Amino acid sequence: MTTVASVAKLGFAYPATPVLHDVDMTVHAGHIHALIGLNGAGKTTLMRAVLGMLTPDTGTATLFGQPAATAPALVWKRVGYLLGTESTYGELTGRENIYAAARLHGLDRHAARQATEAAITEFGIEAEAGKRAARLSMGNRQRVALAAAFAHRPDLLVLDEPTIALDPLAVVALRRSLRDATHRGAAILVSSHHLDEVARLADDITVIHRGRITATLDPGGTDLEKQFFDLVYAAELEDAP
Ligand SMILES: Nc1ncnc2c1ncn2[C@@H]1O[C@H](COP(=O)(O)OP(=O)(O)OP(=O)(O)O)[C@@H](O)[C@H]1O
Repeated sequence: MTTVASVAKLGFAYPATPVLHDVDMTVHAGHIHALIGLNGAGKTTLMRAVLGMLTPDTGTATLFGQPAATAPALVWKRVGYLLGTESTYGELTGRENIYAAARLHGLDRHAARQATEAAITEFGIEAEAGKRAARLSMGNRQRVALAAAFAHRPDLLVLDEPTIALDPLAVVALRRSLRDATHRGAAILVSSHHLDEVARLADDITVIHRGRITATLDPGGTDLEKQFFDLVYAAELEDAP
């Protein structure tokens, strides 16, 4: 298995708020790696660490074999991500958002135009693509942001709760896009609260609780929800005074 992104012994605290403790995680090429945990467990923070957006206090984060915090442009061209809900420029149309993302990831004008139209079709946003992002519904803005993350066909996608505002049709389309991406060898790190979706899609599952990795679960295992809550309960008992 080829490692695309990894963190080792990673620790991180916001001022006065310790968040991540001794985290080890590896994301492999061709795999969908789901990160699950309760609200505030540290999923987004860990994804930001994977993307080199914050400097770990201890340990390391590595992207394509290079330290994430100092990775060169060549590495970033291979990465697409969606973090948080405000991932579009409101003044730009959907199409312009996707084109800008493709250009920023190194595609020339011609390739970026082609990639933009292909992503618009892939995410079914033909009717929305000409409108300013600020005027789109939350779900359609999210579809534009997803199209922008996928357009340059990255080798690593980091997606923080990508289905949060999507309707069931869009969820099905995203599922197909995720699978297509892994079939061409991309690695995907995705956080989700939808355990049934995770069980259906993920190749690897990491559970994070209060900033610690408590387990890796088998997606083929029975009743992911029960496994998850048993783990959380056990971790709570361990932490209890
Ligand atoms: N910018 C920040 N400054 C200070 N503390 C922060 C900041 N961002 C997050 N935190 C804290 O870090 C902890 C982990 O937050 P994080 O957003 O990583 O959790 P999460 O697992 O993604 O949660 P959710 O499922 O609710 O999105 C929380 O206690 C949160 O309050």
